[in-house]
Amino acid sequence: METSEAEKEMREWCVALPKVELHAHLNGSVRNSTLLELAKELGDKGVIVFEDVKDVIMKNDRSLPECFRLFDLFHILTTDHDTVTRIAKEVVGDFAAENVVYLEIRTTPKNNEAKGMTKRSYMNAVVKGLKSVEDVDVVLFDSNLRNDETPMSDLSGDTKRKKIYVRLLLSIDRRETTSAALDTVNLAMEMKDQGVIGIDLSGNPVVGEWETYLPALEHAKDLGIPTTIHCGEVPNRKEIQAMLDFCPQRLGHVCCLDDEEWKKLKSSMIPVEICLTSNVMTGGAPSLELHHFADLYNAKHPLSICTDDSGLFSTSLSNEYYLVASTFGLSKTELFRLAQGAVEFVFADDEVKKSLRAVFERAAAETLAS
Ligand SMILES: CNc1ncnc2c1ncn2[C@@H]1O[C@H](COP(=O)(O)O)[C@@H](O)[C@H]1O
Ligand SMILES: [Zn+2]
Repeated sequence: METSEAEKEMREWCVALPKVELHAHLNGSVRNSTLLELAKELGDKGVIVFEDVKDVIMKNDRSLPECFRLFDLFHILTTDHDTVTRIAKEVVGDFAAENVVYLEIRTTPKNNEAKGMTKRSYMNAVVKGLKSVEDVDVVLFDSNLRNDETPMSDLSGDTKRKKIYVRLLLSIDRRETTSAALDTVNLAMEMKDQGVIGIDLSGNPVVGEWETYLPALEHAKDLGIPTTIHCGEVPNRKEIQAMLDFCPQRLGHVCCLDDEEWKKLKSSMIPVEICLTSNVMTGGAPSLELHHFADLYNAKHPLSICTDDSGLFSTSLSNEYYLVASTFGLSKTELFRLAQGAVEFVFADDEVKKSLRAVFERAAAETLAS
């Protein structure tokens, strides 16, 4: 009884903690209830068999190959303009509701001729979704920042209207060609004034070759667009080496590194996006207790705690922070410093960083004193 009270109090504290989310895939963050509703609609139209799809969504098999089969299914459910707008709106609302104060949401711009969709029109639908969030103030452009005195959410409760900075990263899917990957980078450049600030490389890690994406990633570098790369979800010596040599601004996962790569990562000081639940479910880490978070944290390597796919893995950023505390024994102060530290790794400009630092300073005064 006592333990569960303590757990409840700690979980609530993790929800109230202001948080920065740097690694969240749009289609992986969709609520199950929305997926089921969309499946029902497509079932009624005879496009899919609802009961089969429902079973797949609810089955809870989240091995790495199963995740990518699920994404193919999710994309059937979500990839039309109106639905993309809807999920973007819902996902931002969900993150803001748990006091995420800065969110970098990543998504793969998709061409879909049958739906009259281009990468550009897909992204326009995403941006439309971000702009249509009603219950929360979404700050999508830096220009909104000037003289902006609206208070951010804080630890004192839900009385204030919440405010969240949202930025977009465009993902290159490992199934794509060099030319499609280059299109994505050029689109990121075109959409710079609409909240797009970076490039991600993701997709099934057993598919594709590093050499295919390298020209696009180099192009991003030449254009001054920051990159983050899914690295080492499976052991692939040659690719992990090449990724570390590329020196992106951030790396995701870094699960399957050998001793030498581990040393190289640590001396690089490239910030790592840590996704505990995702890594344990997909087999990148053997268990929570044996997750490489502990080693990197003890080595004072720059880290940020992230969800990856909160819908797919039935988690939330607050839950990930709770898992850090309950698994590795971090105190509230340490957890707070971890959340605060992530501000330094955001891709947004210094104005945003300054504003986020102030949010954490205000929150520290309230939370760490108690
Ligand atoms: C579990 N670990 C992971 N590893 C690699 N890529 C992942 C991923 N989780 C998600 N994605 C990438 O994100 C896409 C879904 O969101 P968007 O359609 O882009 O919004 C997936 O199709 C995959 O390419
Ligand atoms: Zn990911």
